[in-house]
Amino acid sequence: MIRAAGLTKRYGGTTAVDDVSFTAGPGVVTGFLGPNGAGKSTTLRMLLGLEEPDAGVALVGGRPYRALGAPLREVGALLDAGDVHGGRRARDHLRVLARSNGIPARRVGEVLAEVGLAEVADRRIAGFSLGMRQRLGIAAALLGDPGVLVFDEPINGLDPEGVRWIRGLLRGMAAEGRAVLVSSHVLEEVARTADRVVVIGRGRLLADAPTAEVLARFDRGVLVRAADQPALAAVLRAHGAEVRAEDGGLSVRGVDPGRIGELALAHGIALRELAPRTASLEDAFVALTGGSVEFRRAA
Ligand SMILES: Nc1ncnc2c1ncn2[C@@H]1O[C@H](COP(=O)(O)OP(=O)(O)OP(=O)(O)O)[C@@H](O)[C@H]1O
Repeated sequence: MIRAAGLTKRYGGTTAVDDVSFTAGPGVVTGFLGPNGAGKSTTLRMLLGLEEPDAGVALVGGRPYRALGAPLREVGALLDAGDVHGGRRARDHLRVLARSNGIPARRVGEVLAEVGLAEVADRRIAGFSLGMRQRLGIAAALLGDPGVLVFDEPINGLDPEGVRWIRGLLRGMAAEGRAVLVSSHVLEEVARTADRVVVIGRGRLLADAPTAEVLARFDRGVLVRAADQPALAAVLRAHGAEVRAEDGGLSVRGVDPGRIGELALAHGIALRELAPRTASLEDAFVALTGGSVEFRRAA
């Protein structure tokens, strides 16, 4: 379990993280979303004891990271995959980590197999692609078999197969009862993987809710085009729908597409288009972070 409460970090005049509170519970993939500069990395760095908060607390399993006796056994993290000693061989890199954290050496072979690096384990990391480094970083995160996993932008630089693999891995880790916190600015990816999303912009918490709820909040309804639109609008309104003219058609909320089709048929109105428009997390995100100067700059 991860818990941030009132978490705040300032750099000079910039408040990178401003009174942020959220939890990431066991058995759940929590997406941590925000545009570039929103404060995601700073928050994760505080969770992992790499930065000291100016106010508030960041706890892993109820304790600050720096108070954990054997951190790798409690929390596995992938922050910057490029941040490893290139001269080392993958297996040796993991052996050193295992030894310094009191983790049995057999775990090295296990995690190498789990991330698909067993065959290249004795090659030097300098020759690894970004995707291979990413996998090695994940192997290191899994080494201590921790109950909490923190991944900062894990799909950066991965090919579609790698993206699928990460998605499965995150879901699998949560299914085993681990708390998984995964940051991203690739919103669609998080929408597919995360059970909940925590959204920040300019250091502030903007949303913390089940993914479906955040999407529903920005549901754009169903777009309908029909031969006789005024007649259809009247019928739909009579059945409780909220109807607005849009794009030469009707934007309909409160009645599902199947029911719209049935009502049109019952009243002999030909439909020309019936398109449900569930907002992507991208839309939700733009709406939530619309006031964010950093976001506009990033966009
Ligand atoms: N060490 C630092 N010194 C000064 N300012 C910093 C430092 N680290 C971060 N910041 C500032 O804090 C804010 C949040 O940065 P942070 O890297 O946490 O955002 P982010 O959401 O992780 O963005 P990205 O997706 O680009 O990594 C930014 O305005 C950034 O410029």
